[in-house]
Amino acid sequence: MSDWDDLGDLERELVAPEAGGDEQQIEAALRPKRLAEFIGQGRVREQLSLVLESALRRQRPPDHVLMSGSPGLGKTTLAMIIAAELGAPLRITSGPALERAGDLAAILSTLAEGEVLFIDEIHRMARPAEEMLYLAMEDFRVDIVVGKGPGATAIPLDIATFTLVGATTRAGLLPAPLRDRFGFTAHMDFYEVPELEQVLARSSRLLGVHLPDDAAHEIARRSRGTPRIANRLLRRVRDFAEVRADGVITRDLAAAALNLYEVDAWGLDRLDRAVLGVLLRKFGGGPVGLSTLAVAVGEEPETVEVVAEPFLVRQGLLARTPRGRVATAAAWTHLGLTPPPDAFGAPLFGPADL
Ligand SMILES: Nc1ncnc2c1ncn2[C@@H]1O[C@H](COP(=O)(O)OP(=O)(O)OP(=O)(O)O)[C@@H](O)[C@H]1O
Repeated sequence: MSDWDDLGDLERELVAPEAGGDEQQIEAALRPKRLAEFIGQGRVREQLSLVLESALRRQRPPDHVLMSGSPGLGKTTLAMIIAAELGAPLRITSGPALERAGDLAAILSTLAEGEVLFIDEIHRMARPAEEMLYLAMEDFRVDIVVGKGPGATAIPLDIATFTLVGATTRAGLLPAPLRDRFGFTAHMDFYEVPELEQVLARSSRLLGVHLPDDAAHEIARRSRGTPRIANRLLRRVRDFAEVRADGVITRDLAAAALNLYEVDAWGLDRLDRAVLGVLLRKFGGGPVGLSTLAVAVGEEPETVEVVAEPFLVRQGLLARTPRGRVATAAAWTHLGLTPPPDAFGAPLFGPADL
């Protein structure tokens, strides 16, 4: 199937009156629907297509799938694609919604045979629900506890054979018994610039926007390796072009629009620069602990750790060391600051998740 086979449907979704300017609806309409349309993540795509193909041949649901990676890299999209490729229904929930075992039992006990259950942010599921999931994943059974205290009894209930697709931005937080029950783990990496150019070419076509190659390159290289950001920046560039240039997008116009939205030439946004700025200006380049850094930029530690840091590490601007977060020489250069003379005197330890 070619990338554009379902273009007609998508275009209809995009121009439908209810789509209007609603960003979330546009984002949903831009999602690739089949594996062949999914751009980048070559290894994950190939591994997954084998898992799905062999399940289809055996006419059995595939192994449970765990996807890990930064926000916006396509985990939800892939979960939807898994269900579509299997021709199976999809149920979507998230870790924080599964506070009690009963929340999960209600879902598990009503799954259809072969259904795909997607649990986003699976690392945030409450403990009792997690324990119920172990049994469901392995034996397709749940124990419903009736009564309280010493008189309580567990009634086993068989459930449909299903495939769990879990997504997490923090694979390290998953307890080993849960991690081990997934037959296939997909590590989603940041996208390369040429891959993001393809994402942008596809999205601009769907949005009916003419995007020259050099403008696509300018947006792609500033998209933090993330398709969701590439699509969002494309919409901002389109708005800018409509208001200031009769809708005509050029490379210079894209650059001007992105500067206006405070996305710099490396793709760093305001939070990224705040983290680096504080690290350099307030803490002399570190080392400094995550929570101190987070308080200094006025964000939750998890936001700094999950949203800003992975990209800063990937760009070689920040290192996670056993002593804390440390700015690299490139960070000083990027912000146009001069490091103190002893900044790189002490050896850096290898990157570590603290
Ligand atoms: N490989 C891809 N090819 C084309 N577009 C993509 C791809 N991956 C993601 N996208 C686009 O990026 C957007 C975000 O993807 P998605 O919601 O699947 O990310 P996510 O990893 O689940 O993020 P989060 O964890 O924040 O929910 C989607 O609207 C989709 O259009």
